[in-house]
Amino acid sequence: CLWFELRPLESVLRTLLEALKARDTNDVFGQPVNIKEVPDYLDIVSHPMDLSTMEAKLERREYETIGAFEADFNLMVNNCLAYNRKDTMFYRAGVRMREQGNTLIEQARKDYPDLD
Ligand SMILES: CC(=O)c1c[nH]c2ccccc12
Repeated sequence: CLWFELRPLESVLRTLLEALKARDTNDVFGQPVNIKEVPDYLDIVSHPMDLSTMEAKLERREYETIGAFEADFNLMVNNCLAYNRKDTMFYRAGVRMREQGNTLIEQARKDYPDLD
């Protein structure tokens, strides 16, 4: 439709974001880590990131390329792998999200090279 043609990047990133949310089956990445519940989180993670924050940035058109969106995705995953111990569900969810997200983002790059 017209909307997609006028703002192809926004449309591709929205589709990507929905696919990432669908894979976050334990809802580990859906919202910012609650600092009240996790008081030492900011001792380890200097730039928190999560899927709801990425969605807000998308709506505000803060991503100019697929690469910029990917940078926040990588930040979100690397924060998770830095904070959580390897023997936790959260850490495993981070590894799985990294694998599945990279596949989705690389495919979007191939399908829409002019948006990167
Ligand atoms: C994404 C992530 O690291 C977390 C998501 N929910 C959490 C709850 C406690 C500690 C870490 C987390």
